[in-house]
Amino acid sequence: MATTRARSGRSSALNLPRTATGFDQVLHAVRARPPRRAPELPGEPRWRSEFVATDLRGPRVRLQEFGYASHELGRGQGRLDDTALVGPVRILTPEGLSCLTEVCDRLEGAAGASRFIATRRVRSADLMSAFINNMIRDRTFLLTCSRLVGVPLIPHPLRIPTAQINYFEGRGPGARPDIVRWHRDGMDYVFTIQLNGYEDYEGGRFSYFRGRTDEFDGAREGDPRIREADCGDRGATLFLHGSRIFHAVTPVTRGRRVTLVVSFFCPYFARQDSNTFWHLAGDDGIPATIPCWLRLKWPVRDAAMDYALRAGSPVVTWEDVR
Ligand SMILES: O=C(O)CCC(=O)C(=O)O
Ligand SMILES: [Fe+2]
Repeated sequence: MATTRARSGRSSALNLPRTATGFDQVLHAVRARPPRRAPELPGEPRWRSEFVATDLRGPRVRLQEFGYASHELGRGQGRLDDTALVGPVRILTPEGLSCLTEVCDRLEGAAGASRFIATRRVRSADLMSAFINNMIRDRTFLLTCSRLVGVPLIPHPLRIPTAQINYFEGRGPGARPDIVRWHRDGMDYVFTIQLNGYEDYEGGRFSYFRGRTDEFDGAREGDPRIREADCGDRGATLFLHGSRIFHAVTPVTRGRRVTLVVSFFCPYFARQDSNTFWHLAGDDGIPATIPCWLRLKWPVRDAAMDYALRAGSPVVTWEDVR
């Protein structure tokens, strides 16, 4: 199957395979198994709003610096939806981070293998953990994320991809390594929280292409647009406009790396949502994707209110971001 492009002679990050598109993506959808669902975790730590760090500020890069023109971007209430990348920042306090790490470690038994994007992951982690559910639907957490990006954000109403935990284990030479293929997300607004630091593993570098997605095919070894995000600290949290930026994670060759990837949705930009049915189905299979797709595409009257209801989220409006 042509999921891997020959990239001989290219740098190690560029040598990573790329996620299937077109007909290969449909094949993935037909073969994909529905996500596993573990029973809820008894006795997990309790989420508290105080776990959200206050006064966050991080370096912000705009999509124009990736080569996008302003007229290609969304606009609402006089604001341009042009945030490409923010951070890394520390969105959780040390106590919050250690509780989240405990929860994600305990969910590892529910992880399923996939050849689509991330090799070992738990989908819909918020349906298995009250901690994660309450965290991503906490108004303080949502307002913090919204203000970092500059648009109102709620958890993505698709539900299955909304909270994903990726697991990487260095298994030594010869074993198939855990990676994330070069891909762009179906999602527009994506936060990745690192639950380990470089002291815990080797490899596992978060790489991205600082250019337009339609320029990625032209990248060659040594291309200065292939960058590594500075995600080496435990708790480092990176925002990426996932659908407009190619990114990947290099193989973990030793130790353990775990990340929580949370996908958000701007109810006011619902029409511009970048997800496609086949991208979602490539991960979760067709039957599991249909109800999610309806929840996203069913018409709404009041965007902020109706999507908050579908996402099981508090309402976040433009007023809240100001
Ligand atoms: O695990 C990471 O650091 C990134 C994962 C990612 O890009 C994804 O799951 O879409
Ligand atoms: Fe991604």
